Amino acid sequence: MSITADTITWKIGSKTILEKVSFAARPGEMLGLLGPNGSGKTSLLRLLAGLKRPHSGTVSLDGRDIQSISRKTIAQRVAFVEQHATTNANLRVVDVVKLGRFPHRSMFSAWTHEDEMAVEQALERAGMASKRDHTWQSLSGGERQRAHIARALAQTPREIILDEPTNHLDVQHQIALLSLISDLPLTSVIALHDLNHAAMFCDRLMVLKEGSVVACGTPEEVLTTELLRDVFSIDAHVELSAHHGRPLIQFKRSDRRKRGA
Ligand SMILES: Nc1ncnc2c1ncn2[C@@H]1O[C@H](COP(=O)(O)OP(=O)(O)OP(=O)(O)O)[C@@H](O)[C@H]1O
Repeated sequence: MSITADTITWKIGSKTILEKVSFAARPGEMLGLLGPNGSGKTSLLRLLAGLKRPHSGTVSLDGRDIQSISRKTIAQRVAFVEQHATTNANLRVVDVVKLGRFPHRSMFSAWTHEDEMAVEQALERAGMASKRDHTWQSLSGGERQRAHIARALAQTPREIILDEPTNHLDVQHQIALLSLISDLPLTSVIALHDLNHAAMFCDRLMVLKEGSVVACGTPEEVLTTELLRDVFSIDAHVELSAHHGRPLIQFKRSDRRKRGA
């Protein structure tokens, strides 16, 4: 197993945010994390990245408790693209992406051919090579998001954790990003709000409701009309797409007034 959570519970004050969450991300799989606003997705991703400590339970990397692994060693293998990642300095795109190499370098080591290759490949994969010399402040929200993805890829991680990475992206770049992530030979855990995108690209899905896991399995197993009603409070029709063979969710309007009625 790659990343594992074993009955983790996390609280803020007396409020339980995550309760006894367990799952195992398999090496190389794309695991989608779904759930309504406030269900605990970001909190779980921050625990998986080692940025927060669970109150009880364990997060492990290849069976080793993440608390026993140094921050630098974690950063050499786990990349985290946060939802509202920002950078204040007005760096060029290529300089932001170079920051991804930081965990692999010691303070006085020279910039290597390997570093250069990782940065170039990451810029290329994230579709940001043509913007490499643009300054951060000149980028659109979607371009900034892709630059953050490039920085994460430059880290040459084995696991990548992404918190709603398609926010701000136009539909072309949403599909391109999800295709990219699903084609990478990495384990990815990705929080998504678009259920159809999750169904199309993820190998498995895990659903959180009020801090607890209520479903985990293949998109076909998880995305049922019953689950959509229970967890997301929506009426929907689910069928297998004739184009990609994955579940296709068609939402029913809650407003029952028909046009012209
Ligand atoms: N710093 C904080 N102080 C108090 N409560 C918090 C804090 N951070 C998160 N929470 C609460 O924890 C719960 C889970 O939040 P979290 O951001 O993990 O949910 P989410 O599923 O990622 O939501 P969204 O889909 O809106 O991004 C929410 O009820 C939220 O209000």
